[in-house]
Amino acid sequence: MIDNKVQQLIDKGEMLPLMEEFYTIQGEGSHTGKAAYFIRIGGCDVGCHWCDVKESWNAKLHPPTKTDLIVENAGKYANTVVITGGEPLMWSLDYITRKLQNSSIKTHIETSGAYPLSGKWDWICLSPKKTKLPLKGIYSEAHELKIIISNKHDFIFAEEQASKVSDTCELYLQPEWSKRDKMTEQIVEYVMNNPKWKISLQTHKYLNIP
Ligand SMILES: C[S@@+](CC[C@H](N)C(=O)[O-])C[C@H]1O[C@@H](n2cnc3c(N)ncnc32)[C@H](O)[C@@H]1O
Ligand SMILES: Nc1nc2[nH]cc(C(=O)O)c2c(=O)[nH]1
Ligand code: SF4
Ligand SMILES: [Mg+2]
Repeated sequence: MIDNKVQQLIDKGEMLPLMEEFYTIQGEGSHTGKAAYFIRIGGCDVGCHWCDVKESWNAKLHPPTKTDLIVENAGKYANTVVITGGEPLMWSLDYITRKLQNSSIKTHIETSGAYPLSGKWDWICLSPKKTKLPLKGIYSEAHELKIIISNKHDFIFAEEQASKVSDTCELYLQPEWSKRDKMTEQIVEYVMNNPKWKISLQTHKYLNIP
């Protein structure tokens, strides 16, 4: 059981259920190849059957951690932080992003958009899921739309989602990892026929880094 005082700090975003933090290379999307410090916050109820971090789902397994300590640590490593999860927007991210930006650290988020947008972001990667669609407000804010392709219908879903984002939002199709052989081939063909899209690969998995 989390006591009242800790719960109040979590509500204010001054503590967050931290699963892991690591310095690595952004493997996906627009910022692929850029060194960044990743902060993975526990908790997600979106339920993607192919999720590659199911261990993140149960927030209770991840200890409430002081946000100031997380920020202090991040600053030792990188000038870009990627906040991911789990679904990071289940938590209030105003406090952590203010602290990071005050330390001149760029704030990036990986999100399904299924919870209200909090925080101030230099980069929002929106990766919508059919099981729990993004809330309306985030589409106009996303800098990057990244759709995971695990079957043919996902291309139709990708176009539906692309019709909701801004004109300047970058569009990516990323193969679901366990289907990568089959789907990468189809994505390559799709992108050549529909060049507003780009392909995103999970390059960190090919590189064997976190
Ligand atoms: C683990 S999620 C955490 C952030 C947030 N819950 C989300 O889904 O955007 C981080 C990124 O990995 C992608 N992802 C998760 N499992 C994947 C898989 N098996 N293959 C390809 N991409 C995957 C997600 O779509 C998301 O873009
Ligand atoms: N290297 C690396 N890049 C990533 N980009 C998004 C990731 C995520 O899990 O959110 C991720 C990740 O887990 N590792
Ligand atoms: S929304 Fe993200 S963390 Fe949650 S199940 Fe889907 S891929 Fe995993
Ligand atoms: Mg990952």
